[in-house]
Amino acid sequence: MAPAVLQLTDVGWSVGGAVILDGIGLEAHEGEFLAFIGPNGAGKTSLFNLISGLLPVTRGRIALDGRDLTDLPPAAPARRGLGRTFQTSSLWPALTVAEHVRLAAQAAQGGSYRLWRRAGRYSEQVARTLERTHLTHRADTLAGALSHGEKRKLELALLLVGEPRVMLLDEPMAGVSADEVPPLVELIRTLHREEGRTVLMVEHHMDVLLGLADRVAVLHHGTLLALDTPEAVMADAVVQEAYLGEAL
Ligand SMILES: Nc1ncnc2c1ncn2[C@@H]1O[C@H](COP(=O)(O)OP(=O)(O)OP(=O)(O)O)[C@@H](O)[C@H]1O
Repeated sequence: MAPAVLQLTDVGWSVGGAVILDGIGLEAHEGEFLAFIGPNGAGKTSLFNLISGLLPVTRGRIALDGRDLTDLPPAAPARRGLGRTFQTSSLWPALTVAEHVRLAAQAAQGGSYRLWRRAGRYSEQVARTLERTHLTHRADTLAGALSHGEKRKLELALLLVGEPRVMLLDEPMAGVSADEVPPLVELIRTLHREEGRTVLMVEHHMDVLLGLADRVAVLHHGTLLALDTPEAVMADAVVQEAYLGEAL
């Protein structure tokens, strides 16, 4: 089996006396696609916040490539190739698609955020990134005028500029219309299978994960209820009960 990129050992997170996550233990392996599902409020985004170093664990240990995150500065996960997207869109409506990617390229190379300076220096990288995310025809479109699916692609483009080894995608299909889901799934599949990236993805719909995820972790009330293949998770009676008969 491929080596573990991420190791979570008895991870817990409490805030204001409330235990949000408790006793989470799992490993993600190099090149694996690990999905996270669970009812609203189960703790999926909180877990991503811990893994990406945005919040410190209040119990247990998270190791990236064998190094404990608590021993590393907050920016260390990103420097070690871990990148994430967020559940809600964080684009600037009045900037074009190409301008977004150029700013991300500047930031990835440690440059300052200046749209008007030395734009040409990044043009090849911008063009390549737009091509990879099928956004070339939208390069000069303002982000505010994009469809939800295109906004999600742009968010992936901004992530890809940093060439992350491990990608944490928090509900990349949220708000996307049904006809835009298949191309987005295909793009994520390419980033995983063809480019060999390790992917951790929060997703509410199991049908999206079939044929995409290697394993699915089910969170419920802040605990890990199940961790198995998508097919086994769908057939798990305990998981079905956690969803109270809702379609997975
Ligand atoms: N900073 C915080 N302070 C207090 N409670 C919080 C904080 N962050 C998250 N929570 C609570 O932790 C629980 C888990 O939230 P989280 O957003 O991680 O769940 P989720 O599984 O991602 O939900 P959803 O599917 O709705 O996005 C919720 O009850 C939420 O209200």
